[in-house]
Amino acid sequence: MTRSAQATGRAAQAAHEPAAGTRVPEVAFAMRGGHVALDGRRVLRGVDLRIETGEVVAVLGANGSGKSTLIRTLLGLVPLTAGTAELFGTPPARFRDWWRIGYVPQRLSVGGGVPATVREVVASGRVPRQRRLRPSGAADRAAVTAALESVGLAGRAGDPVGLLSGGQQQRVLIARALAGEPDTFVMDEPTAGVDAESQRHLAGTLASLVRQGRTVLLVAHELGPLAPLITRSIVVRDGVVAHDGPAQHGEGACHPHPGHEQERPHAYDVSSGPMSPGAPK
Ligand SMILES: Nc1ncnc2c1ncn2[C@@H]1O[C@H](COP(=O)(O)OP(=O)(O)OP(=O)(O)O)[C@@H](O)[C@H]1O
Repeated sequence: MTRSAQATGRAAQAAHEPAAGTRVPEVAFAMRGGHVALDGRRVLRGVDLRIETGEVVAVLGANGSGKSTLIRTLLGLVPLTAGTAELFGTPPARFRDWWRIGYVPQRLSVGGGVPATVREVVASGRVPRQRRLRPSGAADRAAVTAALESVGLAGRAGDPVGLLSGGQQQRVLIARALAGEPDTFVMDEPTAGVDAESQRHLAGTLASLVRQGRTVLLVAHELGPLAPLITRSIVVRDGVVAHDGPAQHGEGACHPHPGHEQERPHAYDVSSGPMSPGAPK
């Protein structure tokens, strides 16, 4: 190869290389031809999906369409009956970097009969970051405190979690995910049963995490104040991806995709985001 061809090649390569300090997106979640059957019922049917780091993706759809099953399968919590799935390029069964993922499950009873305090449940979010048998250190305690503050539950830290209301328990689960300081959040209806003020607070917390480049994959029926954060929406209908594309913001775009069936009235319109004068106080 001539020197000028080498120089041209280097210039072309440089044009494709990210500037210093720019993060190269990774594929956080991938599914190819994903099928899931539960109790003989076909719940997911041929799902193809690829979500890169830094995306903020909403999974939408009617009750029973397969949204929770989709994200649980991406996390390896539900086995595929056909097809493949990968977490950061690794099949979920072989994935080990669980500290990277903060999962907020749907309406879990966090009390579960275990007499744990709010702080203890939130502190369990640090476990994937801790080395075996290492006592929690100052960084762990600071992360737990910050997570409790960001969901407005610092004042309830010592209370048995079972004494909290459903919406407060949901906020405990969000705090548990935040405490692990993951780079990827997977949230199954994080705002279900959570009051409007706490929803706006969560939107603010997620907005700052998104600005830092964190990845968010969330299931939602009503996006409410989270809507302006969403960059892409995936609509699941009867186990198949019926729509996958950029989120639409603005007037009448409470659901990022207009094809999504609205089953309940929304708390307020997206066009009046959390900072707008139209948002409830
Ligand atoms: N463990 C299970 N065994 C059998 N069927 C299941 C199981 N989990 C879910 N299903 C069925 O799979 C379908 C999809 O359920 P999934 O929870 O994924 O829906 P969804 O879209 O998240 O619904 P929702 O909006 O109500 O939370 C439903 O018909 C449900 O009954």
